[in-house]
Amino acid sequence: MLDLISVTKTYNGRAVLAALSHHFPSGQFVAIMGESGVGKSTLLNLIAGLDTPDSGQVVVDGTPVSALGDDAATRLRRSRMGFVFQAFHVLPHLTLQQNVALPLLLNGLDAGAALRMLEKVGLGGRGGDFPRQLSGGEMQRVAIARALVHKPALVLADEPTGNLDPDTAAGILDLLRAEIKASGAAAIMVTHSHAAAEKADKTFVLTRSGLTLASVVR
Ligand SMILES: Nc1ncnc2c1ncn2[C@@H]1O[C@H](COP(=O)(O)OP(=O)(O)OP(=O)(O)O)[C@@H](O)[C@H]1O
Repeated sequence: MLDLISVTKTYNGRAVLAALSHHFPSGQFVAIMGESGVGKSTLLNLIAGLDTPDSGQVVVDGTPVSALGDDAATRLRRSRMGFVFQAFHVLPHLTLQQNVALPLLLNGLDAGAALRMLEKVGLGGRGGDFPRQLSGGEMQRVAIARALVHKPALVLADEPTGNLDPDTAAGILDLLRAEIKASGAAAIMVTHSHAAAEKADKTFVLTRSGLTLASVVR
């Protein structure tokens, strides 16, 4: 589903990612851990096409993202990817239903799936509420609903349960996992939390020498 082919990214003369190659298959939920500053967010941004590698290729579903222009990269991101990122946070002036419907409308799809998705994440009946009326855990459930509602082939999550208490975090990750498994998407979650990583199928550690398999849970 996703291939990294000798991806290199350098900042200020320092190679953050050096000739990184990896294959991420559909249907697999992968966690990526690693020391602060090692390049995990950089990697997610490159995969999302929000940044471009200095050399090498990011290939999503056979399409080299890095070779696309801005408009085509945006279209690919909208249609094939779902994000649980801080930067893609729930929009405060839209209701929950409108927030979750956004990816559907942007892709010309029927917005009806938004309410069904809210029900799936345990927020049925709250579609008319605004984000300020939600707890942190509920907000993350909305973010997950919005990331998955258009059935993306690739789900990218950056610390999806960063600010949540352990029980709420576990519930959110179970939900994320269930939805990913039901849709068959490939999913990559960057996290510092070992408890979060245990919800993934496999955990890799990113170091200067690349991605190393740390554990296989399932
Ligand atoms: N736009 C940028 N300009 C210059 N340097 C950058 C830029 N973005 C990232 N870096 C540098 O690249 C390195 C990797 O950063 P990145 O945010 O990917 O790390 P990370 O593994 O996600 O860290 P953390 O776990 O702390 O979030 C850091 O040294 C950072 O300072």
